Amino acid sequence: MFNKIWKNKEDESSSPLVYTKEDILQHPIPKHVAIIMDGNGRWAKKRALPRAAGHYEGMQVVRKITRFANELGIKILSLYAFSTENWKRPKSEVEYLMKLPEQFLTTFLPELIEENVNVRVIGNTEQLPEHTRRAVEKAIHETKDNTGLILNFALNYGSRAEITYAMQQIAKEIQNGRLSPEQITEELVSSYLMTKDLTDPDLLIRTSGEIRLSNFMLWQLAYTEFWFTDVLWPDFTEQHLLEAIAAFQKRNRRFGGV
Ligand SMILES: Cc1cc(N2CCCCCC2)n2ncc(-c3ccc(F)cc3)c2n1
Repeated sequence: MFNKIWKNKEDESSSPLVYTKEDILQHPIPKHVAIIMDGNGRWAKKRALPRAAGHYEGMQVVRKITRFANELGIKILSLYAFSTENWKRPKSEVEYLMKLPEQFLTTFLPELIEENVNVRVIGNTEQLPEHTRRAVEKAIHETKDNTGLILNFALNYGSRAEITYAMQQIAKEIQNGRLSPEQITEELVSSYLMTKDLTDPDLLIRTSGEIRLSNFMLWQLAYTEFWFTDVLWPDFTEQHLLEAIAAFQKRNRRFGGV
């Protein structure tokens, strides 16, 4: 029963409702959807494949869900692609992961441009390999004037590092007299974060059954609706996105009010 409250649990006993795009478009669509794309290694392990196969399959789902999110009229799609903690993985896996941005963009950037998608990245890109950083910077530049879906990749991103850096910057401004402590408001703090040009996520989706934030957008998720599912990211489909949005639409959102 508890699981039923916290997350969508796809198993033999549950017979999930089928939602259509038309159903979902009857009600307000979340402006900003954030996704922790988990379960790629487990997907591969279940098939006795190398972990890289799960990451590769997961990348195909990124393209599919990006296209569908744009179709639905979602304005911002934030995807947790690589966390500051992921450097602890085996060297070979990190090297493979650091090639995926380039592979994704080489294959899909023309389609993203065609679909008016605006590619953004949050995270410490200075620490990325040169080839990864170059590919990402090229995509950001080539899509900077696009006005459609903002596709925001969190790459070498960690929320605590982001907040700590913001505090350091604010402290320097106070030290040099450009800011006073009284001027530190929630809005000011938000303006020092990497997401300063984005509205906070309205809906957070996390796949693979884990129920935690893993150092993702800790400040920005203060009023976000969470939707957890046991589905592994490589198995995530448009229908799962529709289910998550339907759940979002059913909840009364009060932002702390009554
Ligand atoms: C490190 C990494 C891993 C990665 N995975 C595929 C999706 C599942 C999660 C882990 C593996 N994907 N998928 C797309 C990107 C990407 C990142 C930046 C960018 F500008 C364009 C594409 C990516 N980056």
